Amino acid sequence: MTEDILRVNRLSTRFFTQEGQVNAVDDLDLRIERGEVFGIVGESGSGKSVTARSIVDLIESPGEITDGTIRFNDAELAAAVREDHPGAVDGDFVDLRAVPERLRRSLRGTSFSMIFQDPESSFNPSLTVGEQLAEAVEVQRRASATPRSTRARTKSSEYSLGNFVLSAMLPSRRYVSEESRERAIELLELVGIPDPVERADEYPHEYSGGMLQRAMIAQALAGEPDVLIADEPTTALDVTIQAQILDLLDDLQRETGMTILLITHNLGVVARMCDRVGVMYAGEIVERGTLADVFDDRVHPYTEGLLGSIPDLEGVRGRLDPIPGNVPSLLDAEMGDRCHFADRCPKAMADCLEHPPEYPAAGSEHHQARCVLAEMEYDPARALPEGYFDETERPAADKHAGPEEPEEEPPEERRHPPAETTGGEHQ
Ligand SMILES: Nc1ncnc2c1ncn2[C@@H]1O[C@H](COP(=O)(O)OP(=O)(O)OP(=O)(O)O)[C@@H](O)[C@H]1O
Ligand code: NI
Repeated sequence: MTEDILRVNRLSTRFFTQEGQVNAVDDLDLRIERGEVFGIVGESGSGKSVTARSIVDLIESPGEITDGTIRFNDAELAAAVREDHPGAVDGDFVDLRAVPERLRRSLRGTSFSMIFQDPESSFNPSLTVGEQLAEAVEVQRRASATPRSTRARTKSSEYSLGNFVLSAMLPSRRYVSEESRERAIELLELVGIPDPVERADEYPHEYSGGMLQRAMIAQALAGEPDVLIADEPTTALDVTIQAQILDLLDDLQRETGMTILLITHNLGVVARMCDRVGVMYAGEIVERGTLADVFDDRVHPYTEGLLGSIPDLEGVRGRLDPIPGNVPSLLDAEMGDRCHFADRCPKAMADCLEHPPEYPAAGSEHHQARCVLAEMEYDPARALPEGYFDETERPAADKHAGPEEPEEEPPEERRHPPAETTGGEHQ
């Protein structure tokens, strides 16, 4: 029997920038079951990281969660906050947006942990890896020893997500206790670091990229989190190491039963790791379902396009064939009320000029697609005229889009030069 551990409803996260309002995440629903690996996949700039950061309350100015609920299933937490914040509690679910920030942040490390693409940012260069892991263990231990209601007053939140404040907060170079040192070594062993006793005394710069990635995973596991959010955890690594880290996450998930939200732009990684997947485009989930739904019964031409660009995880090819066209602008003023993919879509029809809802799709009960093709066959007679969006909208020039290159041959469809689809920067 499965139950939901996390329910995100109608989440909107905006950035209020000089250029205008950026709709990075728009009206997004997400339901994650306890113990599953849920993937979010999409091109650079589609809103994957902002979704993840919204869940763990890591959106900073000029960003803001403007709408929605983020409900976390935790009976103990629900019992602890019911009295003071009755409106935040629904059964065993607590709406994290409706409780005080301090309480929300106290869940970091124990309820949620996050790992990132670049492990360097999670470690203080002037402390040994072992000391930092021990510190994380110690903080989580103190947090767990404190009842939920007062947990918010501990400092757990300041450690558990890696780099945050860690550097500023560790004046001592010594282990807090022998116990936490032993646990740190155990954690290093758990994530497959050879000679953990010796490696514990080394500094982050003495670790290779893959080893430091393992150490970051160890740090994230120090508080035995219920949900691990992994944001492109292997993107910066070479393919062999990538495969090893994915195996490690897979093993850890099996052993601990933790839930993983895995963010990637690589459908090969999704195929290898996930139970269910949401395909993101322009701040929305445009198709979702089980792996079979999305790989075999896909409806959305964007999913199709991503599938056409799967890099071979193990292989030499390892290159994405970008989907033709520009990465969409997420500026509110430029988004328009249509299917956001229509200007790149080989099957765009007149029907796509209205913003589609999520339709149930042909696969499992989990399968949904935000595309009219879930409801109707493609009808060439309804196709939009060539160049339709060139005339009616100015091109969605975006920081993510590469420089414009001249087209070599006349396009068969409305096609723009390829946009960069990999290697986007994380903030
Ligand atoms: N600090 C910020 N200020 C302004 N806009 C931002 C900021 N952070 C993110 N955005 C906007 O939110 C959009 C979504 O960004 P996000 O980082 O979630 O993309 P992503 O899908 O994770 O891409 P990538 O694969 O490159 O990591 C971006 O296109 C960007 O326009
Ligand atoms: Ni990202």
